[in-house]
Amino acid sequence: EKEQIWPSKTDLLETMLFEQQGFNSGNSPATFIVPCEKVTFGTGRNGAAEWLRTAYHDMATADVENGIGGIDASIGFEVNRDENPGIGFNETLMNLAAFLTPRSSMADLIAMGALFAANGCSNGSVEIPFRAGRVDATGPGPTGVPRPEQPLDEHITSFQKQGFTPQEMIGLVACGHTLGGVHGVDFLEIVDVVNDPATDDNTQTFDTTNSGFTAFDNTVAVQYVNNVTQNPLAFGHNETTRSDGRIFASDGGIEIGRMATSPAYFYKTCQDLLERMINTVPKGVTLTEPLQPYPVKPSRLFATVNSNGTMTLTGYIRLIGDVAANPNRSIKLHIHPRAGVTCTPAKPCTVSNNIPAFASGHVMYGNPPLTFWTYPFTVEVPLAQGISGFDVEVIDNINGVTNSTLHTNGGHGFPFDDTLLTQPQLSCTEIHTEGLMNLTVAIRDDSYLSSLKAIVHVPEPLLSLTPAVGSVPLDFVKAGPIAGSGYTLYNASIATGVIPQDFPNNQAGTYIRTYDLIASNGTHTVEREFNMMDGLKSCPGF
Ligand code: HEM
Repeated sequence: EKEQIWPSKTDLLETMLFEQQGFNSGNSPATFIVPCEKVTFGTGRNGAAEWLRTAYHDMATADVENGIGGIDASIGFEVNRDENPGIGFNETLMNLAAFLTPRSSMADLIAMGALFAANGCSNGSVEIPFRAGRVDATGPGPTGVPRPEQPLDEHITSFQKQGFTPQEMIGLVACGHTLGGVHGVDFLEIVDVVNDPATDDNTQTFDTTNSGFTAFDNTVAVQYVNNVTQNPLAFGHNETTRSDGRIFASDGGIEIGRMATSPAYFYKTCQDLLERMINTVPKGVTLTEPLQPYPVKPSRLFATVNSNGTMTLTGYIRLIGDVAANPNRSIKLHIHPRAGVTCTPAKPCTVSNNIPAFASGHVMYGNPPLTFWTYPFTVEVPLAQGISGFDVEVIDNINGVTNSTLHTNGGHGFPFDDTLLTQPQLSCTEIHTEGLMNLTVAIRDDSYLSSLKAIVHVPEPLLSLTPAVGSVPLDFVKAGPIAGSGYTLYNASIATGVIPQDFPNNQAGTYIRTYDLIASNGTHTVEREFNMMDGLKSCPGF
């Protein structure tokens, strides 16, 4: 198998997909709904169900033959259509907007949200590979989401347009309607409203298993087949809106019977059909290969330039590990000096001390689920040596026998460029009072770069519930040299607001802000793209 080379433009999505719980999970939307229903959305509301339904309604208007529509976040422009009733779409999009960046489109987030819902509510039984690269629409798409009052032949035609056969329609509907239910407040004609609609959605669930690890299971099929179903779209008092009933019976009950008989068949069918659902994209959009977890992944890398002739490289190395910390495992960093410097036995290049594990994160995704251990490091490097990258040595000491593996990222080391360096101790960030970000960046003098600017990316409003990724330019001012270091500091400051667009309901209360650094002179430009706020100090509160 080809070694996955770090870094890649999908690294943030990789983090979101795999680092779902525990250390570093703050950057993953999984924190909302994994394990199933982690965040309470209100009586009669189910976050995982809302996220899955949002993905389906985004895709349901696709015309695959003509390459139109699919998962493209056009749902953000369509929430007021009467084929999209309920606040589930608004809620989903507001949750996900907190994770929108130039490298995580809303369409990719919607797709990943559906994956989390199926995976996190099935205890990992539904494991959909995740491909990245969906592109957000800039306006509404066609109409055509199936409605419960439509006759069967219209549903068959509609699913065929979406790329699914009549048999697959049965499967996909059962896979969707294993979570959540029909909300009386939105479908008065289907479910009676008996409790106060201000505090209760009066939801009639599709089956009796609706929370925890068995929410996404074949009970919806079992109960339908056994005629004990509470599914309002199968046996509701309103015969016109019994679309599930007509669909499940459309082949004489064969497919829904198979799903009821075999949990394994149910999971496999849902895995395949939901994968096709989230990978339905408009013509011209190409998805990546499925994301794989890096065996070794650096993050939050900073080099702080000191005034004593050294720089301090800090960061984290993530390894795949056992559930329990392995006290016999440590790592060492082997620093590659910047080109031009040779390391000799008399003047060796820097190797860190042994670094022990620090914190774990884990995943519901994957069977068995993955766990990670993270190793935070601090290494002093002489400025004369500089840094162009590093190798990671993993050392296991078992019963006195040392076993060591050197990870070289495909032979070239994990790259680190010490030309443009954000100084974490001189920079700060906050997104809770006014969205302040102060950046201090050191530029290496022998790069002869004389000006620095940043492009700061924050979500910005569109005529949609899906924001666009904004690009705010920011110029730096030269602050002066760090004595004797060969580096000069530049400063800039920006306030990007607390929650862009004043999302009334952004339940994350936060957003991910990234910035690109662009330094130049008359003849050349050096860029350091997609820097995150993680690892910067927080700005003093007010
Ligand atoms: C003929 C096709 C379909 C029809 C007519 C239909 C209709 C409905 C209706 C009327 C509701 C209640 C919504 C509410 O009260 O907010 C609902 C809920 C839901 N649907 Fe469908 N649906 C169809 C297919 C699908 C498919 C293919 C999926 C996903 C694969 C899906 C996923 C869901 C989910 C997860 C919910 C629960 C939402 C919640 O509890 O908040 N549906 N559907």
